[in-house]
Amino acid sequence: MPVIGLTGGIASGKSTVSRILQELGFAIIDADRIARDILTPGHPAYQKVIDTFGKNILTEDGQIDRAKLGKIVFGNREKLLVLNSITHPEVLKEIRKKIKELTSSGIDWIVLDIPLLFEAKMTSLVDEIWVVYVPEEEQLKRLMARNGFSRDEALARIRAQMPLEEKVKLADVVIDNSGSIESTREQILTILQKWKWKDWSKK
Ligand SMILES: CC(C)(COP(=O)(O)OP(=O)(O)OC[C@H]1O[C@@H](n2cnc3c(N)ncnc32)[C@H](O)[C@@H]1O)[C@@H](O)C(=O)NCCC(=O)NCCS
Ligand SMILES: Nc1ncnc2c1ncn2[C@@H]1O[C@H](COP(=O)(O)OP(=O)(O)OP(=O)(O)O)[C@@H](O)[C@H]1O
Repeated sequence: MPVIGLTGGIASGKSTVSRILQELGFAIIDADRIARDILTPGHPAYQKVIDTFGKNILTEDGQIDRAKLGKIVFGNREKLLVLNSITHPEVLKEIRKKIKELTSSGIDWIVLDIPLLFEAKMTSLVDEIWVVYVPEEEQLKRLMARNGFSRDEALARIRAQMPLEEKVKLADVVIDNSGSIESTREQILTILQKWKWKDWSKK
């Protein structure tokens, strides 16, 4: 069976889709979670980020203040690229490890939930690409509501990614998450129904 690369834009609904796929029995690898783990004390990326961005991005108890770091990098492309160059190789290493662990234990219904599949050039990790789409106005509304961001803060984060319309063009499967969650679930069930007829052994 293939590894599905589940991607989309920020707040387009990847976690919502991956939750549904998990309920259906898929194993989920969450790239955002890996990216969070590698920025905790004891990991090499944590130290590199402090060396690069300074101790003023730390909270009183020595954790990286993610809101502070987010404010620094979103809206400053060069700084974001520097952060990416520290984090992405570590994230990639960890994802490879997790795919190997799952497949060698016989689990091959795997979904890699990863916002930056295209931007971080990680498409070769997956066999099929699913893009979760919402129109930008809806994306903006959901992002502002979920994170309490101003319109400008939310736009800065959206602009830090490849436009969702571009991602849609590169997808094998597009899930339109602009309707209800129930409608999203129905689309997923229809896609998986069609899947039964695919011959993955040719991959
Ligand atoms: C800048 C950081 C500390 C901000 O943390 P915060 O808790 O506010 O956001 P969180 O990590 O939950 O990410 C939320 C969403 O932001 C978007 N996002 C995160 N990092 C990036 C990035 N480097 N470029 C573009 N979009 C990004 C994604 O859609 C993600 O789902 C954090 O996003 C980070 O360390 N980013 C670099 C690592 C990375 O690229 N992660 C993405 C998965 S590979
Ligand atoms: N179909 C929907 N209808 C209404 N709200 C939704 C729908 N799908 C997701 N949401 C809401 O939109 C927000 C973003 O969804 P979600 O967290 O799944 O996106 P994401 O793509 O995983 O985000 P990120 O890139 O930040 O990880 C959440 O608050 C979620 O509850």
